[in-house]
Order: sequence, then structure tokens, then C-alpha cells
Amino acid sequence: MTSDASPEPATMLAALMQSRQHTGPKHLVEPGPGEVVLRALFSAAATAPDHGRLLPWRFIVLGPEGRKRLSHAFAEALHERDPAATEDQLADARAKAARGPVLVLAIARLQSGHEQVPPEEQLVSLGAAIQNLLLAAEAHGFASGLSSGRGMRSDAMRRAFELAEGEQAICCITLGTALRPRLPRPRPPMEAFVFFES
Ligand SMILES: Cc1cc2nc3c(=O)[nH]c(=O)nc-3n(C[C@H](O)[C@H](O)[C@H](O)COP(=O)(O)O)c2cc1C
Repeated sequence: MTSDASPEPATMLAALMQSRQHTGPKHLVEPGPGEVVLRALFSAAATAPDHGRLLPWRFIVLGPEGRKRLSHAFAEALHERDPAATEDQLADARAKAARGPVLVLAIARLQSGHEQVPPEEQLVSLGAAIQNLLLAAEAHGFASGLSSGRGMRSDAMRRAFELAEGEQAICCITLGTALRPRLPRPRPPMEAFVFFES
């Protein structure tokens, strides 16, 4: 038997999901979430499905010192891949670490030799944790944006955050208030990604 009823929580959840959208860190301003809200966001992250309960991810909420290390890492990473980068380009790279009221680094902790849970499943778990965090931020009235780039995979990043073997910086999560109202984001049509078998 099937049911097509839409209980109120489902309607609310759908509205929340529709309203979440990527806001670039340049467009995220104060106020950002304080510690109590941040803890609620990480509690939401902790409800992510996690095959084998490996906890294949962690987050660092960057303070001023962490942002400084991130800014050096971005500049170093740019210099490593392009020794001819200009001072302006290096300054741009550094500036990325200063944007947004709250900046969180998302790190995957991938076990490669696990018999039942390959690394790709562990990455799925991190994606779910991030999405839960973003939706919880939206529910608390905060906008968010994800940023990545080649700096994430650089040796400079590994050094700056003392990443252990199997750890990989995946993206930054910026949290704050959207500078401008956001237009609804078009979403992919269901026919593009679902096939209902008869
Ligand atoms: C792991 C990850 C990294 C991302 N990195 C960037 C980025 O560096 N720059 C950017 O503009 N968007 C980045 N995004 C956000 C996507 O561009 C955004 O989610 C996509 O355009 C869909 O828009 P929506 O989130 O508003 O639905 C990233 C998303 C993910 C999942």
C-alpha cells in the first residue's frame, strides 16, 4: 500500500530545502551564528548516515589564528602551482580566508583499507553531514556557502592544518547573513535524474 499524504513536517522540510542555496562568501556578512547555534549545527551534522560508524569526517571552526594559517596556505598553494603568480593574485588568495563571519573547514578522514566501507561511501557520509549542517543553518536563519579549489588539495593545506594520513580538506563552509535577498534557485527537473520503474 502507498500513501501520498504530505504531513506538515514534510512541507516545512521541503520549504527549508528549497530556500537553502549557495551564497558566495563575499556576500555573507554579520551576523553569523554564535557558539550555541554552531553547536546545534554540528549536532545536525552528527545525524548523517555513517556506514560502519567510522566518523569519516571532522570540522574545524577557524578562529583568527586558523584564518591566518588558511590565508598563508592559500597563498603558498598558489605559489606552488604558479611560481609566477603576482603579488595581487597572492593577496586575492589570502583574502579568501578573511571572508564571512564564520568559517568552517570540512575535512574527510578516509580509511582506505576498510573491508565493508570504501572511501567513496565515507565521502558520501561527509556530504550528508555538510548538507545537514547547511539545512540546520538555514533553519536558524543563516545563509551559507561552500568553497573549495585547488588550495584544498595542496601540501600547504596539509601542513597548515597538520592533516593526518587519510585526511583530506574538502571545502570551506562560510556561514552568515546574505547581503542581498536571494532569488529562488531553479532545481534540476526530476526527469533528469529519476526513473520510476513500473
Ligand atoms: C564540495 C563542494 C565544493 C564547492 N565549492 C565551490 C566553490 O569553490 N565555489 C563556488 O562558487 N561554489 C562551490 N560550491 C557550491 C556549488 O557551486 C553550489 O552548491 C551549486 O552551484 C548549486 O547551487 P545551490 O547550492 O545554491 O543549490 C561547492 C559545492 C560543493 C558540494
